[in-house]
Amino acid sequence: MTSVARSKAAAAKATLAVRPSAGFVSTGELRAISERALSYLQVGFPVHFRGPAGTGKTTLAMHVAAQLGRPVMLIVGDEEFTASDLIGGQTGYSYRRVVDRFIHSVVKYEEDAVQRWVDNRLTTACREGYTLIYDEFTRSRPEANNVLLTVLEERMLVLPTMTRSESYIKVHPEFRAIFTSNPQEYAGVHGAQDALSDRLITIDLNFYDRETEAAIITAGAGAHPSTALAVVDVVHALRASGAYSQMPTMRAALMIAKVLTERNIQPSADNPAFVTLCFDVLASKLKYSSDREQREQQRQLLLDLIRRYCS
Ligand SMILES: Nc1ncnc2c1ncn2[C@@H]1O[C@H](COP(=O)(O)OP(=O)(O)OP(=O)(O)O)[C@@H](O)[C@H]1O
Repeated sequence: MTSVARSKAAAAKATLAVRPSAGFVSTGELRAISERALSYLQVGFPVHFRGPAGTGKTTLAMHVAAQLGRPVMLIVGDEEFTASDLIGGQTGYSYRRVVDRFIHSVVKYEEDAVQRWVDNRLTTACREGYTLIYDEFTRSRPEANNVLLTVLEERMLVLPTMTRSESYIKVHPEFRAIFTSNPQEYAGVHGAQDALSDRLITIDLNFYDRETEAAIITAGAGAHPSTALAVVDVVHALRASGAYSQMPTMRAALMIAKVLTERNIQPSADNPAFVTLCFDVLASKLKYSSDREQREQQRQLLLDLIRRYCS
């Protein structure tokens, strides 16, 4: 197999198979956001979904990418990333040895070793015209992401010349990029450099409305719609109370609804199993206090919310 064929085979293995609306819940609010994002991508602009944890950014990115109909290349931001983690680098050598016996009594050997370059995900996506989803891209240090600037603007991927025959790749016309990130105040999140943010159309996401979240919980947990609504109401009320140090998100509601459904637990404030489950999932998100009385007050608040929405 030639090195180009090997590289294409590796590229195909690295892509994600995503299908439109495979389990994706779409309501009015979400449909409008998806359509806007898709239209910007089709014109050629990269889109950036930014919002708190658990607001559905990655799921939305996958859904929009699936509608573009191109293979998807996923990269997840990482503090340790350098540019080569995005574009590729040297991995080992390929050796060539020539034995010359032109004069039968003389054997002449020629050996040379050529460093072998292997494309990484960004290079493959640029070369093959894939849709890149760069999830949590601000968890990578800004300098690692600089390589994206010419990709998004001049549609050229500049490669380190000392390592390859070509010094840059012309980005495939069908290449598109979708970014997601948490707001900067999150731990481990860097501020995106202005030059990169300036190249993106950023759509800020927040938590969906009650009906959308309940529809997501119904689909994701296989829960009865009334169970999903009761659980979403408790999580929304805790979120509205502000009595948390870690924001309760859709994931908390999905956990509670999935356990209820799989273990056939009735979502009632009179059911100790249900109350215990809610405390196990939600109490750890409450503001920590060393004061015993304050902790008791917070537990009472959570119990009141459960009684208000699940009695
Ligand atoms: N529209 C949707 N349809 C179905 N499930 C969804 C939808 N949006 C979000 N979810 C579910 O909600 C959960 C959180 O979604 P997701 O992981 O996309 O959030 P996120 O904003 O990327 O979170 P984080 O910032 O923590 O990575 C996941 O379990 C996901 O399956």
